[in-house]
Amino acid sequence: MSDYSEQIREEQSMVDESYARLDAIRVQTKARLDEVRARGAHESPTQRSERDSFAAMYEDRLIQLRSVEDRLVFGRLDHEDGTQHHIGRIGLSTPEHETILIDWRAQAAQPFYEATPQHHGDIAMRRHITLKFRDVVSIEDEVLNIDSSHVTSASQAGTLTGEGALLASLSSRRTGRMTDIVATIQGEQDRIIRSPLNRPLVVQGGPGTGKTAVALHRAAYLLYTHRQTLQRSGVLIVGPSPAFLHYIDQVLPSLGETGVISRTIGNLLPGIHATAVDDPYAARIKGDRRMVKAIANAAASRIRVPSALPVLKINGVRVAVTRTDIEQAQNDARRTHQPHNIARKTFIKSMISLLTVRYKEGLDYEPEYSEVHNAQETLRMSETLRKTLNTAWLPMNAQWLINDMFSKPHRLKQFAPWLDDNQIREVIRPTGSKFTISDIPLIDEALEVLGPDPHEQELIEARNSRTTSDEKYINDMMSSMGLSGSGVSARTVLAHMEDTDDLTLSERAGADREWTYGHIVVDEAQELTAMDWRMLIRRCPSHSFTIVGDVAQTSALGGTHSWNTMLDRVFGTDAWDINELTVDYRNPQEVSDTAGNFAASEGLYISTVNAVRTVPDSVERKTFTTIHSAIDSTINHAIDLITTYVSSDGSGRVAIICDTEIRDEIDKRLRISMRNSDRISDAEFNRLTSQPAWDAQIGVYNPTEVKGLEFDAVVLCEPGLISSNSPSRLSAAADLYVAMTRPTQKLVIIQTEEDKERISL
Ligand SMILES: Nc1ncnc2c1ncn2[C@@H]1O[C@H](COP(=O)(O)OP(=O)(O)OP(=O)(O)O)[C@@H](O)[C@H]1O
Repeated sequence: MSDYSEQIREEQSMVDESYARLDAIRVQTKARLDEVRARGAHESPTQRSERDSFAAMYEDRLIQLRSVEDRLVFGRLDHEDGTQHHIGRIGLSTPEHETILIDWRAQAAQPFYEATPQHHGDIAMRRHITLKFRDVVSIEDEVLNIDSSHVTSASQAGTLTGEGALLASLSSRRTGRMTDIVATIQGEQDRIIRSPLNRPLVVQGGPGTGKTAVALHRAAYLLYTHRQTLQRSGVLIVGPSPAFLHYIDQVLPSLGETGVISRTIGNLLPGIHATAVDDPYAARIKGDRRMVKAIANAAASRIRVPSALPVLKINGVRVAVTRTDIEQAQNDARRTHQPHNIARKTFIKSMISLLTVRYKEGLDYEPEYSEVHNAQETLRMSETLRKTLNTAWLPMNAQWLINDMFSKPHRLKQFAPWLDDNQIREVIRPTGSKFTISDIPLIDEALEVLGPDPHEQELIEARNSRTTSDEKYINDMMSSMGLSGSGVSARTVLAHMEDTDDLTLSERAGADREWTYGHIVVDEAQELTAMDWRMLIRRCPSHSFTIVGDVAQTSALGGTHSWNTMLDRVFGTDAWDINELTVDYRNPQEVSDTAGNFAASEGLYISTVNAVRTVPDSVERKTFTTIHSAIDSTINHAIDLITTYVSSDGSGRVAIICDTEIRDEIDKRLRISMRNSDRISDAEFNRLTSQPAWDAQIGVYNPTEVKGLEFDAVVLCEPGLISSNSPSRLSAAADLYVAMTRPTQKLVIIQTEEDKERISL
């Protein structure tokens, strides 16, 4: 076998060639961008529009080329016939079109992740290459066909299993940002990443099995493989909290994919940003599918026959507004099957024509057209008629309807007769209260039922008619300049003038409630309620979904404990696929076992997981007689862990997880102890306590706040308190299961004797 350092040198020269090519393409792209930007301001609208699209294209490409700097090359495949291919973050070739590097998403790269000694096809060997900046620091070979003559080139150093790169990445300090796993994607993960686009795919797996990582790499894979489709419609990522979205937001850019839009349920509707959280019982009531009926009932209740019907005087003629006419006009409007506010226009039109008939009946002659027209105008201007018609068919906006529904107990009872008095009390609130996250899908549902806000609609119509006349002006102007037929539309010119074409796809998608995405990734999907799902389905009628979650981690009362129960209703029976991940990459075996045993003893349905690492003494338990001493110990442990794991270079994360009831007190006492500790310098104290919450290297959290996140070390304080303050034993167990499975290195569980009576971990 050839010498290890010789092989490092060989790989270094290949890596140098790749970076040299990357640099050359960057310089070339930058030069093209500068050239396009420098083109004169005297160009025709067509040329300007063309220039702008080229500039946008070069800008995107430059961003992509810059984002792949880190670990550009990470693998090599050796074929039986002696050919070799290097695998990297992007594909690169020489100016003569000879391949230098294969994009990890290309089909030719698939064996790098999926080939096994049993199924290796024509691959004899796989090599993992580790870089530090642009230098090769190690290589590791995995022989797939021991009989191949080419394996003599396998390096002797490193293991022959490819575990080295994986374990090094798993044991590294956490940075508060998820990193990509492109160099070490495992076979079972890769098969999910490369699944077809068009069927909903559920990825179920225990904590730390890489569900989030897989979902993000799948998004990158789909964007690469179906670029035409997805570039136009976009990809939406839905996560459980802004902190989680912040945690994952570097992954796709590091894979060269920008422009994916990420949202929580609370900010999925343009113009409303809900952060308030309902009580768990209220959230469950609001997430129930029957709220569809309640909203439909609430809207329908605003279509009625007013108790007092006026008699109008039109040009001296008495015109009575009758129940029969109102009912007929309402039926006309209902038959359109349009949303409430749009159907209302038919109702009004119908009423005006029925009242015109009544007016004519009051005359003893056949009126001229002008008189009829005049009578209709008078009807339209009548304040009395306007009030009557509003009572008969009330124009409403969605927020008003939801606010109204939850502020009047008797009305809610009428719309949702299945709710008992206690449940009504749970959700009732003063009128004008802030919207909660659970209100957002209800507002979305109401928007569907009602259609656009009538006031906004008027503004849009006014704007559209302005746009039409502006377009006509531009068309006239273009034809007088001889530019008709130049290929550029008046609308494009107008968009340039109004700067609206500067919006990126994700900005346009995010601002448009009716935008439909080409693919949606849903993370922590087990927490979503039936109403959340309705909102998401509207945004992706093609049902192209990647849904990742763990039904053992469900803490929302309205969430799902069975994918079948929830998703059969959403997509239809047999209309979605499920895949399971089984390897825990995050937790040491000891932590994984402790958490798994606890979850199973509490009756949670847990997926089987095998952890890839063991870390002796990674679980520690302490018991105290008083809560005061338990909190003291929590803080002392946290300080120990800070000194062990937290570095001043920003790496290393420690979390204390406890119930909200004691969080503030722990936080306050932690700060005091950190300031007084002689193991934390003043400078370090100031640095740690001035970090923004999202980037904090030490933090105190409740279990909900750490969903999907990970830390080097976790101190779980007084878990029984979390359990007794939880809405159900099952949701407490799920919360504690989440809390216990956050650390990559160390879990400390601190309880009082009393707490141990409540729950035993
Ligand atoms: N193939 C891999 N190579 C390297 N690291 C990996 C791999 N798969 C997963 N990881 C790492 O394991 C950790 C857990 O992954 P991830 O957060 O995606 O798990 P999860 O299943 O979503 O967990 P949870 O259900 O607890 O939210 C992350 O640090 C991730 O980068």
